[in-house]
Amino acid sequence: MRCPFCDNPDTRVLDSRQTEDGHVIRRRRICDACGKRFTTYEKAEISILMIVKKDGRREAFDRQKVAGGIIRACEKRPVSMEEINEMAARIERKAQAAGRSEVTSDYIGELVMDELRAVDQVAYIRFASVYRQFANVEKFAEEIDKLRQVGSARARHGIRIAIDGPSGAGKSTIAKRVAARLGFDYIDTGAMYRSIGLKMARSGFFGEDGMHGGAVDPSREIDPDRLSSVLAETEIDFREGKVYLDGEDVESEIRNSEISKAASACAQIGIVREKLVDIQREIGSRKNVVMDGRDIGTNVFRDAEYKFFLTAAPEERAKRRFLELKEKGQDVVYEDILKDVEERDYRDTHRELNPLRKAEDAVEIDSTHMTIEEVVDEICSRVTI
Ligand SMILES: Nc1ncnc2c1ncn2[C@@H]1O[C@H](COP(=O)(O)OP(=O)(O)O)[C@@H](O)[C@H]1O
Ligand SMILES: Nc1ccn([C@H]2C[C@H](O)[C@@H](COP(=O)(O)OP(=O)(O)O)O2)c(=O)n1
Repeated sequence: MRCPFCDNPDTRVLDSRQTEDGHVIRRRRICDACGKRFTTYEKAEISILMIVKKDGRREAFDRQKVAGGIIRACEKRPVSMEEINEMAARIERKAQAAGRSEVTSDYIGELVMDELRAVDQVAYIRFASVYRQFANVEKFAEEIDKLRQVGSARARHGIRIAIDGPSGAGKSTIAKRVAARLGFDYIDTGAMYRSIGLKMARSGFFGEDGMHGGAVDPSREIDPDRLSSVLAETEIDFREGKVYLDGEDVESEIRNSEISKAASACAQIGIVREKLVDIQREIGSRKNVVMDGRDIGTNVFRDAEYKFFLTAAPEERAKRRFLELKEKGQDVVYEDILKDVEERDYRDTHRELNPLRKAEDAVEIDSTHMTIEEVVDEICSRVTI
């Protein structure tokens, strides 16, 4: 590389180091002709990310601008330039990880708030007051109350975000992304019912001919003592986003329509629900979680810090499931899936035990005409951590 001082065509690398968690290589160089030293940075070139502003104008993402906003919010606060640069770098990576060629300036604003909230709450309030255009002191008080409330929840047990809704509304897709963005654990309670469904099927509870369409009331046919002893020796846990049944990774085996029916049927059995709700509460008592299911906001965590009820029209949900299964190479018919979705909606909302319903204090989001990213943005914009 040419020397920037004397224009000598060659310079030497003295030292190479990784920075920004290995996303950038920093090199110290020396020019043997003039003896001056300088630093260069090497990073992957990713196509330019465009920012759509509130007035509809577009401009290229500029990390310096993001850092500038953070510097203003952090004036006279104990936040170093190194921390500020790291925040700006993380924001750029998160915005690029969304995989889109353009994102809104609002989305960048939310990412800045997520970073500031974790680093310095005074800087966070300053930034929020400008970005969310607080009109009066009440808005400041409200935001500070939220910080306090969530701070004490964090100290007591962790923050719990509950996402309930019918099949195919996008709960697991959205919950996974919200958890990744906030750095929370994602707990898929449907996968727990599916795992029990699999265990019951393997243990012969549903008979030779399978699930009887899944429409029967299984509690009438199932020997409760035998089920109790099977449940007593059943272990379910999550590791790196995958569900384990008695130590076996069953993540792929539980994602088919037969196990969907088994899960929906066993979710009607009291002792199954008791066991799973105990495990869910225990997990939520020791870490920050995003938990999705049918009864999280109404039963498992009635006092969850945040509750969302995610819905979409049945036809849209069936279309999503159809595309998903087809992509996986399964031979599926749209009409069958729609029928399955409607039947499961009926069973989930009409069962006696903890039926699917919106908690009174849950925020309802209809995702029929929303993209995945829009739903994630909507949820994250309401969450203070
Ligand atoms: N807003 C959305 N727009 C388009 N597709 C979506 C949306 N939300 C989810 N999907 C897709 O719909 C399918 C079902 O979503 P999933 O998260 O499994 O729903 P749930 O957990 O509520 O049953 C997945 O293939 C997912 O990628
Ligand atoms: N908290 C929960 C989670 C799932 N269930 C039941 C309801 C569903 O029919 C099955 C499977 O749930 P899952 O969320 O995996 O199903 P979908 O992905 O929405 O099709 O379990 C429940 O009763 N309570």
